[in-house]
Amino acid sequence: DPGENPHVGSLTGEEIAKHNSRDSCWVIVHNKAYDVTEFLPEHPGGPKIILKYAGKDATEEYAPIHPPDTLDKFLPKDKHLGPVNMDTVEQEVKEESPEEKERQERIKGMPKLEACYNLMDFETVARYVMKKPAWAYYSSGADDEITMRENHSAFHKIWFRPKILVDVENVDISTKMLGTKVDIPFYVTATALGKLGNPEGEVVLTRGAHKHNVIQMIPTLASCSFDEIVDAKQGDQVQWLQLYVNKDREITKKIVQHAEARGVKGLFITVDAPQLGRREKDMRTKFDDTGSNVQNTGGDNVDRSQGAARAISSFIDPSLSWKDIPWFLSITKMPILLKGVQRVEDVLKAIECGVHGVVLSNHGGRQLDTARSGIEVLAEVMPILRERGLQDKIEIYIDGGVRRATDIIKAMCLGAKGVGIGRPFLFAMSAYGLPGVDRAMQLLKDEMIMNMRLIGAAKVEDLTPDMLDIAGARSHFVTQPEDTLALRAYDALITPNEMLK
Ligand SMILES: Cc1cc2c(cc1C)[n+](S(=O)(=O)[O-])c1c(=O)[nH]c(=O)nc-1n2C[C@H](O)[C@H](O)[C@H](O)COP(=O)(O)O
Repeated sequence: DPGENPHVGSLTGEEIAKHNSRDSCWVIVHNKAYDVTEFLPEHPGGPKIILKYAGKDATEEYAPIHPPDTLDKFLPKDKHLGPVNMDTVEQEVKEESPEEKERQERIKGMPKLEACYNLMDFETVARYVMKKPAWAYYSSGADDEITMRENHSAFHKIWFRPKILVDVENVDISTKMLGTKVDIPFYVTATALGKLGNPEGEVVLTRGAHKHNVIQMIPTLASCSFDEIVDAKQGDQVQWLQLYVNKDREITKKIVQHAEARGVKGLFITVDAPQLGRREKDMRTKFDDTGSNVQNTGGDNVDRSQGAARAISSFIDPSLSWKDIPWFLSITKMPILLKGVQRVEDVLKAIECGVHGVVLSNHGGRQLDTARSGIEVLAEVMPILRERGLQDKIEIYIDGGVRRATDIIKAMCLGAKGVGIGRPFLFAMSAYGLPGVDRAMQLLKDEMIMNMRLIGAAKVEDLTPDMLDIAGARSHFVTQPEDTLALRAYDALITPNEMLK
């Protein structure tokens, strides 16, 4: 009687363990068994990572990369074998590796949250307490990471021309983005695989965004399912969706219309990633993980040349082009913005084809290396839009390397509606969870109020181009004081032999 024995009808670990090969491969995920034999050659991450768990419980490896509803969505129902009596499953006793032991020691000695005074502090702490693959995935940029560094240092080439004797007793740092009132002109930008850094994943950012009344951009490649992230919002909290366009447009149409139905208030189509960039820190840590075998789905000569990035992005459509924009405008009423625009000619095209905005961005330096920073492109774009009377035709955002409120203020002075921030909130979440995200956002609010006072602006509308000297904005290699904060967090400081570990 099932009432007495709850495991009646459940599969046992012993039965599942018999299906542990390429010819018959069963795995356990979240206490249920699945026959993935036929799926092996189709797995974007290659078959090897699945075969590593053939006949076993794969949940721990599976959860950070795949939203919980992935198997329900993509594995045919007849391959769902049903519940497993987990008492009968031999749990592998994983010997804690020496690296993991060292990491646990570092976590014990990590700085208190109150010791973090700026967004770079979170990066410094995260580097020492995060698991290597997670740190590598979040911190990596493409190729030589020149653009990733330029994103941050570009702000140091723009100088303030502050006004004095302006009444700044009451400073209002709030603004509107796509019609939504927000406390401060930044949003949490889309960054994939939130559970690599924190077991709860992107919903931690949802909670932080709610607390500080800022907008969260939900990533297509989130670890949490889209619905989990939307369900985690509170009250009239606003979210946007970042979209990687699928080669199968029916899948994309379903995602977009479901997002609209769930109340998402903006669609940001990522246009700078027809293929994901080559992020060597990510690839390096994947070297000991068969999961990166994304190139050849058969042989054992694993080509580990793409890391986690490629494994999760093979569906992205490289044929996406301007001719597709009318279709997007026809399938949704949400405002549509292009994320990853990098030159004024494309901003003018975006206006022509009727989208509602752009994000001037190089994907955090994770795509085309030696692409210009968002703030530099903004300095190019806005004067031309003003010349043509187009500056109010669309909303312009930038992202990349924003680490201080002064970076936000520089973007606002040039004419941006706001900025996206990525890594800092990932590192804050990975090192300290929600309290870390909360503190990071509060630090930015405190800095913003102080710096608005010091520049002589009582509200964001008072931030104008004449408050900046952008003469240096276009110089790319100039001798600059060493950016010690960024360098301390930067991996380049580890010695070569550590690099090859
Ligand atoms: C840090 C990071 C950024 C990612 C990101 C993942 C991470 C870990 N991922 S990625 O896996 O494809 O590269 C995305 C993504 O899913 N979609 C996207 O549009 N931008 C993605 N971005 C870029 C992001 O939206 C911002 O453009 C970038 O993070 C801004 O730079 P900062 O991190 O310096 O703030």
